[in-house]
Amino acid sequence: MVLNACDKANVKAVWNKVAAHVEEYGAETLERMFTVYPQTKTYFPHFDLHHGSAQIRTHGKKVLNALGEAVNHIDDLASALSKLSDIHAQTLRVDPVNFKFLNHCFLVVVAIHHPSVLTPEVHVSLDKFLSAVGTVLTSKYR
Ligand code: HEM
Repeated sequence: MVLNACDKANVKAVWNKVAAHVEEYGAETLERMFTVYPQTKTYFPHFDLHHGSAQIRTHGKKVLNALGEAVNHIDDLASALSKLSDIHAQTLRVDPVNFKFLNHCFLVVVAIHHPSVLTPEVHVSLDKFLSAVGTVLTSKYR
């Protein structure tokens, strides 16, 4: 998934809107994923998954902060996400299909909060970026 200069600028513009809300949007993304794709809950048997769960908020913030780090290193995602890639592939063993589910839910959350930002062009760029992140996080499976 190759991001061109325009994609990178679009993703950074989205992140300018998201950065101040990482906990809120992260929690909404996870809650949406657990509701719409309930199979994703199997990776979190140790979490309280009820609405308003402190664990979901904390984890949502972690996930979005990691995405923010990826935005900051958009030219070198493989290095920026190397440690997380190890964790997801070797320790957590999350099936790659789940990354698509999470990405979709995050796109919906951005669309809800910032409808005017998510033009079709920006939607494409954000989708490409999230796919690239998912590719890196699932690159060490074999
Ligand atoms: C954009 C994609 C994703 C990002 C950026 C991301 C980010 C993170 C981060 C930052 C952590 C904390 C790692 C640490 O403790 O050092 C984490 C842990 C974890 N992730 Fe992901 N993740 C992603 C996708 C997924 C998906 C799709 C699943 C499964 C549906 C998943 C399941 C988990 C689990 C089970 C943990 C451990 C939670 C805990 O016990 O605290 N992740 N992830």
